[in-house]
Amino acid sequence: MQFLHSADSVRYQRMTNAELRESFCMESLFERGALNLTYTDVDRAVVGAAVPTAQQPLSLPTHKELASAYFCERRELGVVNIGGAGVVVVDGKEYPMEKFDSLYVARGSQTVTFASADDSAPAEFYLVSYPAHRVTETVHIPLEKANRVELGSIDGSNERVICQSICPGVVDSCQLVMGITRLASGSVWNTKPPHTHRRRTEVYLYFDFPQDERVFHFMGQPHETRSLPLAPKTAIASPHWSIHSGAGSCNYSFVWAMGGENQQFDDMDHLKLGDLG
Ligand SMILES: O=C[C@H](O)[C@@H](O)CC(=O)C(=O)O
Ligand SMILES: [Zn+2]
Repeated sequence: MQFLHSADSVRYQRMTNAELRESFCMESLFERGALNLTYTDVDRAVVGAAVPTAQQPLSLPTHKELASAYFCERRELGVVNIGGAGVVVVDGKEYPMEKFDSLYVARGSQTVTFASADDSAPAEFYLVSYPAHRVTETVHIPLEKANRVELGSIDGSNERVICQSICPGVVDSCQLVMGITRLASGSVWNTKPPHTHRRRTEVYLYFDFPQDERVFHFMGQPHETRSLPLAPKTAIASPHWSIHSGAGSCNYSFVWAMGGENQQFDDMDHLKLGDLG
């Protein structure tokens, strides 16, 4: 397991882009045949990815720093498949996972394994976990069962669909709120205008765009923003003081995940673009 020590709201202002990247980004999560985890200091989110080959399923391990007999002993886990078809097995129960399907794995689940159906298009499971205070139920959420929110317009270059797959009303989770936002062809802006929410921290994973394109992710306090050009399959952590918004060189998708004080998706402190510095 890797550890991400993010910089504070003063120190980030004096950092180079390479230092910002090292402090906020997770760039090598997706590795064929491997399960990689990063323990962050944003609300103790553990962020990871599992890319099993068709021959070799991968199991979710625990770690000394979790101080638990198994990973989900006191944690909940959200899984979104951004690759080919696969299966997640939780305590012996199989959940087939198409691309864009989500799985909520409840606290108390003892074994979690990830498998791919086809080696030529392996499943790519993106993982976000938070500490969980109570035992709930494991739930599979196909994309069509997610809350669908259409936002933005082609004129604003931000036409997009937000699919809230792990959120109140869909899944009874503890802290985790998670989903997928997909931009329409010709739209490049997410979270426009940007916002903060001191109550929750958030992690974005950008994907579904060509290797040589980039999403310019905007971070920092509203009066002192920075941008980082991100390659596909890069995750970036947003502390509570940071905006989290982006403009791509083409359209793309991203998985967002939040943990913290509440689970109200709409509880945001909205900013105007003119307020940004
Ligand atoms: O707090 C919520 C998150 O920042 C995202 O869900 C926003 C988003 O997907 C978008 O507007 O494009
Ligand atoms: Zn947000």
